[in-house]
Amino acid sequence: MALANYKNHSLIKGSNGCIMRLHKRETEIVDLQREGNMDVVDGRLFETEGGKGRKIYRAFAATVLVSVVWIWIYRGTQLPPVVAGLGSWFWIGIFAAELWFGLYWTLTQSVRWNPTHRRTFKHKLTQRFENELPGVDVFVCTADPVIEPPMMVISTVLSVMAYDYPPEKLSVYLSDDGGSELTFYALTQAAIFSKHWLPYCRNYKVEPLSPAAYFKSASHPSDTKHRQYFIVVQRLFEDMKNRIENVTEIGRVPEELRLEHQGFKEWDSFTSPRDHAAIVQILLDHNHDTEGHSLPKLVYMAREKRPEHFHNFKAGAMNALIRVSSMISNGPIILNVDCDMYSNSSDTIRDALCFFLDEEKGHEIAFVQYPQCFENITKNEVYGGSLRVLREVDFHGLDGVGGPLYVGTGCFHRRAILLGKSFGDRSTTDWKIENDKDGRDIKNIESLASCTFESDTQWGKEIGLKYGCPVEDVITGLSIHCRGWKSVFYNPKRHAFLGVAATTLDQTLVQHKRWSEGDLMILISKYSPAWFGLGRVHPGQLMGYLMYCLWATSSLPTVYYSIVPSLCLLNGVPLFPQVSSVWFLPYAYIIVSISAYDYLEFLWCGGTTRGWWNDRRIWLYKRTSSYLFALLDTILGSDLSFVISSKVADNDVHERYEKEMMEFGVSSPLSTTVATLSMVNLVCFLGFVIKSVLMDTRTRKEYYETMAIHMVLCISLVLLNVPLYLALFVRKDKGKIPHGVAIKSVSLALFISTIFAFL
Ligand SMILES: O=c1ccn([C@@H]2O[C@H](COP(=O)(O)OP(=O)(O)O[C@H]3O[C@H](CO)[C@@H](O)[C@H](O)[C@H]3O)[C@@H](O)[C@H]2O)c(=O)[nH]1
Ligand SMILES: [Mn+2]
Repeated sequence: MALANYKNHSLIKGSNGCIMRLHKRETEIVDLQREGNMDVVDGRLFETEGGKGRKIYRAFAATVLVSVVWIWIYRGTQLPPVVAGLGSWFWIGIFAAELWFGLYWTLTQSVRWNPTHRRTFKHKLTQRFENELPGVDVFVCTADPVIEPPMMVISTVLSVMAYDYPPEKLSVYLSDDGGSELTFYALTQAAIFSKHWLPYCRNYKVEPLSPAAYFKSASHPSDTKHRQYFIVVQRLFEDMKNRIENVTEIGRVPEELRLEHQGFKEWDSFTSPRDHAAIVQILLDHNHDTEGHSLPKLVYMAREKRPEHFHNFKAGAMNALIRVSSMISNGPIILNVDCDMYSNSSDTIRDALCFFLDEEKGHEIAFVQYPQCFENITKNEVYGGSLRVLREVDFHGLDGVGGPLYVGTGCFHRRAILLGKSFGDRSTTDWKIENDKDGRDIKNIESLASCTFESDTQWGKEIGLKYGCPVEDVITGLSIHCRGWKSVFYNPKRHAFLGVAATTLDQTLVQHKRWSEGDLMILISKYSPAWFGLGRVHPGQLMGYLMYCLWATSSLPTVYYSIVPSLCLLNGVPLFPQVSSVWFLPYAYIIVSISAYDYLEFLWCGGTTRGWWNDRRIWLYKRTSSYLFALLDTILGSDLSFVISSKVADNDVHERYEKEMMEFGVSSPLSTTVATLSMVNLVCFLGFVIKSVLMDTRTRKEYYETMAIHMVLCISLVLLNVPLYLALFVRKDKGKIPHGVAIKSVSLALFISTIFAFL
């Protein structure tokens, strides 16, 4: 293969003798191409495609925009009908809310303007780079053996060990922020079981790669040899599962089992999960499976924890992993998954590499984000947990304007970029930093996971994942985008990762509070898309970031819009144009077309009609509680916290989840707020019914005419809240709204509406 420089371009002769001109690119990639027997003629390792129906969508968006502006003009030019008194304040409030909604809607267009889809060509990757594939380090994070059971954690670990990828180039690290010997015990068992599981996956190409998920759904294979193998591996799996679950149940590792692995000695001096020294144990290193093939490296790490040192949650764990792994495998590509997100497809690493190794675009790509998908989503997703629209719309849209956010799990990064390498900086070559240090000193490595290692360094600031924000993922991704890199969203048909979605309302609301609070903190941080991102990232991407960063602030207009029109219905103060007015038209158009569009989009994303209705409810609940509390907490400057989502549920909670009954159960300020607001609407609705019954026909007609939009809003809210009223007044099971919350919300709602009636 001949290579000559021609000004800024390289002439590369492909294996079939054809000469192509290639753009100037990073030298290391050219080197790689020279070494990997490349065929330049159709060199691309991936393909990008625009979404269909973009023109139609844009035309539709234009009509909505016209209506939005029309409404603004209405508010700007028409005097409030109730010129004196509080009525005009309500009118101004509504105007402010409508201004907000219009502007926010404009932001959401950024992710609908240019949807982008990707396709990879793995066979070309194999042809060209099979002997040159980079080392890949997989980081799995866990933090609590009770709500993240060790059995679940090691199923995830085993699933990422079983990728279709050269095992000598694959290393798996488990970070255990719970510092739990139960998790460590489970990992030692996983190391043993992997010797059977990996060859089984390799020989029979089974999927999913998580043994727990596989054996849950797989039936006995028909092929005799396969069946025998299946039975053996299944028995080994069940035995391991029993051993691990026994240990988790008694909550400690019995003495005789501790003798099986010298690593348990580390727990001799252990005081508590919040106060212990760093532990690093290499469980597999140059080991072989039952068929003599290499196994990936397997490493356990519990970073040092001391009460006087703040540990920075997952970001702290990731940064310790980056350092520890650099001394063990130092793979130039890092995959990060949460402990519940097991690998569901063996192709995932190779797919991701098609982006990084692509000769034309690969050098600009910092990370490849896969969607978050969940194993436990019920058909009509009561808590909107599938994040369907985010996955099928938002992220494809972002991919067209510079790339998706980093969302913490299912994401491949280039190590060098996580370490702070800026775009265009060629000082370190991405692919050649691999080094496999033998004879390493484990105490040395442990010192990299100590509390003090980061003092007076740039870790958490310019190096590694960023600290100080409960969405370390989003802020880190943003800072990477701001340095000029792009990211890629890859959403293959077969879900690459499957995790556990929240199974109660409270969990859902708490999780969204953390996310929206974190995103708001980004807005007011140094990395704010509003000022730092300006001019650094694509304007569409900037709008996309703003869309999430403004979640928390969107709570105020939503709360306002979901109660004030209803209350005004009660005392007959009109805030909207009446049916006969031309100003009524844009409202009617927006209400009808936006609801219809939203519904169709949800169906198009694979959802059901009920699922959409549920999604609307949870949309409202998140905005009026999680986001509101996130906003208040940020304003009041509360301490940084990270409430870990539980990945297990009690049997009866789980049963109700499967039946799609909303789980209230616990009493919390979040659920009290949700219940109060829905009660306000019920009271207003009842008041409205009584009022209209008492009216004579002519007055009633007039009342309906002037209050039409109020009625639509109030009735929709009441219908949306039906499951909540049932949980409040009818249900008898443990998932119903607890008495305390019921009493508080009903009395608050009565209080608010009474005050209002007398205003
Ligand atoms: O101190 C901590 C807290 C959490 N975790 C791990 O972080 C992951 C995510 O925590 P989880 O409670 O499951 O939060 P989610 O809201 O489901 O996580 C999403 O949002 C987080 C940011 O809020 C990201 O860190 C996650 O990667 C992303 O999947 C889990 O594996 C935890 O074990 C730690 O390692 N240390
Ligand atoms: Mn999670």
